[in-house]
Amino acid sequence: MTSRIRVKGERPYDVVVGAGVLGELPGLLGDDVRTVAVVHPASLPEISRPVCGVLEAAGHTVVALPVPDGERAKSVEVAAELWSAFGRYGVTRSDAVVGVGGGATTDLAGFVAATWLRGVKVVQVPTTLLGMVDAAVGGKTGINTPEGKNLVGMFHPPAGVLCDLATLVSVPRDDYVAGLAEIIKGGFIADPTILLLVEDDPEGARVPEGRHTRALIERKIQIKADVVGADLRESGVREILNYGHTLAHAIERVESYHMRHGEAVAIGMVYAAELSRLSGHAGLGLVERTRSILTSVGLPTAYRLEAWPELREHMRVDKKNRGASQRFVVLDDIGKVARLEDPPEELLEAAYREVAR
Ligand SMILES: NC(=O)c1ccc[n+]([C@@H]2O[C@H](COP(=O)([O-])OP(=O)(O)OC[C@H]3O[C@@H](n4cnc5c(N)ncnc54)[C@H](O)[C@@H]3O)[C@@H](O)[C@H]2O)c1
Ligand SMILES: O=C(O)C(=O)C[C@@H](O)[C@H](O)[C@H](O)COP(=O)(O)O
Ligand SMILES: [Zn+2]
Repeated sequence: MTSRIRVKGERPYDVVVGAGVLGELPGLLGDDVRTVAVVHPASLPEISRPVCGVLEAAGHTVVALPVPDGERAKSVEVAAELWSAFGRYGVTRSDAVVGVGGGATTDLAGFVAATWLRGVKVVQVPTTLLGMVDAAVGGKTGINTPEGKNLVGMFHPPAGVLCDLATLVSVPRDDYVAGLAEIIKGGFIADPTILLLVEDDPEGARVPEGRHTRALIERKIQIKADVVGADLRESGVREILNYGHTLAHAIERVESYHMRHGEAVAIGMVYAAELSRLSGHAGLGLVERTRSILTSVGLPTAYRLEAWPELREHMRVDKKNRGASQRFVVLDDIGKVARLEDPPEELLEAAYREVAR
């Protein structure tokens, strides 16, 4: 069965979900495109080759552009290599980029598409759980800099997103489970049914063939589609998708991006829940449920106590900040998102002590 989730906005597009749906790719690209630059991790030839094959069979001139694996691709150096390649191969405004891989690859592919010739079409083909339910949908593209995570980027919505569930079978277990963090985030901010489905079968949630896998994926994509369809540029409601990310990005920076994004988000959500509780927004129940659901699927919930001063410095560089004002996404309850502005330092530290215990 193939499903289509519509993302509204200035240029609406579909997220196509199904097993063995690669044949839908030419349709998502449209008729006007001649050359297609396929950006993919060098380590995944068995996944990028069929993508290139489908495009060639549809009559496109295909340029396969391998990039480093995972987060190492999200650098200005790799972006510059791709811009050079686009120049060499003559990628024009009527051509397109296809990003194939995990969220790191689709973030990079989206970014180079957004910046090349001031914006060419991109279609995303996410091949990890996290890429499907979060990174490839919504048009946030970007790279990391020494100062922090995703600090350089553009809002550049794709022309389509193709989630071939068949690709999930080869995703390493820890990477798959990391994607669950973003699904669980969706449960806390907007759709409590997600939490019930994970709690009903935590073991099943950890594998692509789980009883509720398809529902979890589609529900999370639907949340993302609804939110970014209403607020592409994060001037309001989109901030809810950043729940847990203030600490998460700081941890990733401290770990020099060697910790998986989803794992950092899991710890970040415990911090956000503790911040919600200690600031009087939410009750103890939120914190307990956060810890228990994350633990049940094997995600981390704690980080080193002594890292706090360094983490605190990195948290100051966050896109939600406005001038000297530091802003956090917290919960009043499950599905009820609130903002916390300039909380006292003692509160921020007290919440962290709970995470470090
Ligand atoms: N733009 C957004 O809105 C958004 C949202 C969430 C996360 N992100 C970003 O996404 C990134 C994390 O994405 P991720 O968790 O997919 O990590 P990732 O892209 O690093 O992929 C994880 C690993 O899985 C491998 N892989 C990918 N597909 C595979 C497959 N089908 N079979 C076997 N191996 C496969 C990759 O090569 C990599 O080694 C972070 O950079 C994060 O900042 C962006
Ligand atoms: O789509 C969004 O908006 C999100 O915040 C989703 C996050 O899961 C994602 O990690 C995003 O890349 C973080 O964005 P950033 O603006 O904080 O870098
Ligand atoms: Zn995220």
